[in-house]
Amino acid sequence: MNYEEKIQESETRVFKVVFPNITNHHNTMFGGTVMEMMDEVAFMTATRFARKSFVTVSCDRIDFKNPIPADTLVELIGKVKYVGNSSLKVNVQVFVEEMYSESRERAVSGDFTLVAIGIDKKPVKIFEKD
Ligand SMILES: CC(=O)SCCNC(=O)CCNC(=O)[C@H](O)C(C)(C)COP(=O)(O)OP(=O)(O)OC[C@H]1O[C@@H](n2cnc3c(N)ncnc32)[C@H](O)[C@@H]1OP(=O)(O)O
Repeated sequence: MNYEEKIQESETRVFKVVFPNITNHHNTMFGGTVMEMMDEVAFMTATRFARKSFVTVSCDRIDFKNPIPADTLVELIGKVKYVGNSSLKVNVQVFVEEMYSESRERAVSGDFTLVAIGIDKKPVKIFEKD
C-alpha cells in the first residue's frame, strides 16, 4: 500500500451525540471537550496510519467557527496531512448535524502533531526507508 492509499485508509470518522453532560451555560458543547475528542481522533488516525505507538506533541491553531448546540450530532474526521521522520500531522475537522433535518456545517478544525515512540519513550521512525 502506498502513502496516498494509507492516508485514505486511515481517515477516521467518529460520531458523538451532544448530550447535556458535555454542554456549557450557553447550551453549546464545551470547547475543552471538543478539543479532547479531536486529540483522541488525531491519535486514532495516526495509529491506524502507521500502527505505531504515538503521543501528541503539539496542536496548531484550533478554530471554533460555529457553536455546537445541545441535542445535535457531531462528526469528527481525522486525516493525515504531513508525514515527517518520527512525527506526523493530522488535520481534524468537526461537523455539526441537526438530528431531525439534513442540516450540516463545519464547526471546528485544527491540526495535531503526534510523534511515534518506542518502548524507551524516545522518538522512532514512522516508516523505515525502502
Ligand atoms: C495520546 C496521548 O494522550 S499522549 C500524552 C500527551 N503527550 C505527551 O505526554 C508527550 C510528551 N512529550 C514527549 O514525550 C517528547 O517531547 C516527545 C517524545 C514527543 C518528543 O521528544 P523530543 O526529544 O522532543 O523529540 P525530537 O526533538 O527528537 O523531535 C522528534 C520529532 O517531533 C517533532 N517535534 C518535537 N516537538 C515538537 C513540537 N512542539 N511541535 C511539532 N513537532 C515537534 C520534531 O520536529 C521531530 O519530528 P521529525 O522526527 O518528524 O523530524
